[in-house]
Amino acid sequence: MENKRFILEVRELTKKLGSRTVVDRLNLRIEEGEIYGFLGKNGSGKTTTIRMITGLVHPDAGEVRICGYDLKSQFKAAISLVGAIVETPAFYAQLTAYDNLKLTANLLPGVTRHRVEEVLTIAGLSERTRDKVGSYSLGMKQRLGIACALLNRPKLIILDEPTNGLDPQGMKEIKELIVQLASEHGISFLISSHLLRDIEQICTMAGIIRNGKLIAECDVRQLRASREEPIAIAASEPMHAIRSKATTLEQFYFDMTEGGAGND
Ligand SMILES: Nc1ncnc2c1ncn2[C@@H]1O[C@H](COP(=O)(O)OP(=O)(O)OP(=O)(O)O)[C@@H](O)[C@H]1O
Repeated sequence: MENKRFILEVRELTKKLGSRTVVDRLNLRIEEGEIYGFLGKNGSGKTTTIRMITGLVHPDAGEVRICGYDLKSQFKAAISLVGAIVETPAFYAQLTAYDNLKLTANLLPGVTRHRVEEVLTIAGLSERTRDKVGSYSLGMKQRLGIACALLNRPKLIILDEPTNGLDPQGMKEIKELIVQLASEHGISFLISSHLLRDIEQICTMAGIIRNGKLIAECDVRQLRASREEPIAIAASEPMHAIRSKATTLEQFYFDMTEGGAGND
């Protein structure tokens, strides 16, 4: 098994929809415990990329490896290491949080009752496990979604707009949970979001996709650590590596998407 040190490795991933190349030879790597912000305008190809990484859409070309397992030829091994939440997770409102997760756990080999209790505790829901999900706030439902994704001990969790529609307290709790899971449990995250300030607070890296291509990456730790220094960019082909004078992720994003970088 090669490339074991990367939790996610995407190589030259390509998808055409109709006559349009929606994802265009996209390369992406995520290390253990990394929180990767996946940024881009509406229609830039984020969701299509995520759908390919989660096995919902077949790529036309390229490959996806999860902990070294090839998603195409070793699908079961690869996908068992991924937990994904795309939009608001769906649960039965009339059932308790515990019963909802137990239903999912029954479908997963080797996931015990104890693990159900454990993930509810990790998600900060231990006081409310016997309450009906219908009584949960949106923030609690999002955390329950993450608890559900944790059931089979994934190495990678993919979240599509996880803080969308949450109030400030709900946002804070989700962000804290993501950071805790990455630092204490070594789980890597790929997070698609338009909320650049939230991404800047929690991510270790951010990548910008434009017209289906990854046009730039930003080391967000470095950005946070030194507001004075221009941040380093590891740009992918065909763009040459450049340096930005941006001191915030928002500024960097606009430099890359509105400025010269990556323009066709
Ligand atoms: N089934 C389809 N047939 C043709 N084009 C499609 C299809 N699905 C999506 N597209 C187009 O592919 C492009 C990329 O869509 P995608 O949903 O991946 O973008 P996105 O970056 O996730 O956008 P958003 O931020 O709005 O969710 C868009 O221009 C979209 O209109």
